[in-house]
Amino acid sequence: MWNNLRPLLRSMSTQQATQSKPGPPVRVSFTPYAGRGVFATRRIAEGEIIHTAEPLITHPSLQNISKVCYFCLRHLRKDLLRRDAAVEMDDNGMGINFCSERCSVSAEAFCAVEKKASWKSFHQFCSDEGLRLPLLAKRLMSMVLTGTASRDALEVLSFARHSEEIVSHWMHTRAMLLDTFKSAGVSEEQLAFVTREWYCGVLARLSLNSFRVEILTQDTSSLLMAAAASISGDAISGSAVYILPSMYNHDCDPNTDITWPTNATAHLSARRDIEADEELRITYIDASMPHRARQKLLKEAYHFACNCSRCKDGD
Ligand SMILES: C[S@@+](CC[C@H](N)C(=O)[O-])C[C@H]1O[C@@H](n2cnc3c(N)ncnc32)[C@H](O)[C@@H]1O
Repeated sequence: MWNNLRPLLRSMSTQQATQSKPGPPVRVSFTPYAGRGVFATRRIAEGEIIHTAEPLITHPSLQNISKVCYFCLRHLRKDLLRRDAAVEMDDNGMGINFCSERCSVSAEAFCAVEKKASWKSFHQFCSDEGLRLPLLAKRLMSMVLTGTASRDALEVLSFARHSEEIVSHWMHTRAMLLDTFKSAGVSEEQLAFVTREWYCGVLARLSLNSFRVEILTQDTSSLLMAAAASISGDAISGSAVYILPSMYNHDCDPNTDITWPTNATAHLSARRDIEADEELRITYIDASMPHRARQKLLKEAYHFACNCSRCKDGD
């Protein structure tokens, strides 16, 4: 596990060396109770942005697929859409729009593969079943096929074992993905990396570590509008996976917030003053829920019994 963390730690120290600017005031270390965690390396003041994080993989929500940037998930203002851009979903179940030339260029390689396939049935199935993880797996497959990600890109992330029932459901989406890529001309040989074990490992990691990216737009920035958008799903731009943010453990009274002010770039900020060596924790769920509901959700979705002080106090 620690060997797998080396590239992350190396990339943090390389950034530090090349930018001659201090890196983020955090370190990843083992905790006594919850595997690895993220710790402050100095005092951090309330409101301070601790660090930002770029996603490794993103995918727009199917509900908003034509309304957000296909790469960075930024909400597109109608008047900023390129005139030739498809505003609605096309016959292939896609609605590819970009917010900038930069995003269009960054997505060029994997988009070339995705555009060759018809995603209608796969997207319909995910939409009917309310699935978002297979969409991220689809994107990772496109990235591996085009050399923009390595097949073991997610291996550093933790995972839990799932029931046979869940695994067989996952296998159904694997079969659909393989068929869809093959219909786009991708050969069996190119798809050989998508073994049952690989796909299970990817979905198991995505289920613990992917984030729903909720970007508040100008239209939804007031509290009431934000609440309404959150309930209707309008605020969900898509899903994304990160490395460093995936090392943060959960707390029902977190000291750190994760937010997405403009696009899929995550901002980690201090909710209150944090002391050096204190563990930084975010909340994985709506922490305003009652104690038993929180415990149930954390057990079912994240496979752990929360040991935070609120839960210990039965609050
Ligand atoms: C996103 S990962 C967090 C990083 C993880 N500790 C690691 O070593 O990679 C989520 C997993 O961390 C553990 N975890 C996170 N918060 C916890 C908590 N409050 N109590 C117990 N375990 C926790 C659980 O095993 C959970 O499934």
